[in-house]
Amino acid sequence: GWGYGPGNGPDTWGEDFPIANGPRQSPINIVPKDAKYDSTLKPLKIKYDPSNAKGILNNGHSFQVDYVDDSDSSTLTGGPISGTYRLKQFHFHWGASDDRGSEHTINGIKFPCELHLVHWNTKYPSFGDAASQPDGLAVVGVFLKIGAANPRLQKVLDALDAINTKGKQTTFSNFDSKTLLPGSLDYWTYDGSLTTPPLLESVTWIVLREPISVSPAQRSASVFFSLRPPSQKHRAFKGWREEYGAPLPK
Ligand SMILES: O=C(Nc1cc(S(=O)(=O)[N+](=O)[O-])cc([N+](=O)[O-])c1O)Nc1c(F)c(F)c(F)c(F)c1F
Ligand SMILES: [Zn+2]
Repeated sequence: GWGYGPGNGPDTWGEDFPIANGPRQSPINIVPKDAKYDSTLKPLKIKYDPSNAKGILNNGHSFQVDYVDDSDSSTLTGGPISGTYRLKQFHFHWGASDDRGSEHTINGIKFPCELHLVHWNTKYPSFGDAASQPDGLAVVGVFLKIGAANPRLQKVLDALDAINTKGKQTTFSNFDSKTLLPGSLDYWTYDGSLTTPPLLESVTWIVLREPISVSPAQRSASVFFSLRPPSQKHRAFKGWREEYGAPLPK
């Protein structure tokens, strides 16, 4: 199957997933000074219910924390999207060293890690249905930089020992993923795709400008989930700033 090795990495994905060469593939390089201001963009509204956390799973290419998504108790609204999107899961993309790991880059700079919170549009009956629609998914991307230890992340990292092989999962309850978000919800947004197969072009990307921190020790705790960042595409994106909807500084 697909992966990040020499024989099955991002450059080979087009063989099994021809959409890899599609018009709105992610990730992209974000160049803040080129972000277009869009007055129709709104502040992000994020409401997560910690009791919706269900379990943590090693899916073979990362680990994901799954949420109960049978009601509107953990939702994303506002921002560039219309309607209500439900939190389905979050996962991380780590690199094998501090200079790589994130999928998106800012001015070509990679971060050691990127957190993705995956949401689906409730105008569709299920995640699976939404995932094949152009407005079906909304993924909030948060960069992680190496710095102070992040106590909110520790509960996730402590659970990894219990899921150290592909397919293993364990219960993971009462976790407020809102605590993983930075202080500012300023963001860039563009229409893109899943960054791993099946690479579906159904994602409204919402990439937060402010990173959160993770300590070197915390980062190494997860390096065994390290993934080689895939090759990048170059696409347009818009910027939005909290204060009075002003454009992000260039
Ligand atoms: O649920 C998914 N989660 C997911 C997405 C990404 S992502 O990087 O592509 N992303 O969008 O954030 C990375 C990881 N990960 O653990 O690394 C993930 O676990 N992927 C996914 C899927 F597996 C399907 F078979 C499918 F039909 C579909 F619609 C999907 F969206
Ligand atoms: Zn992802």
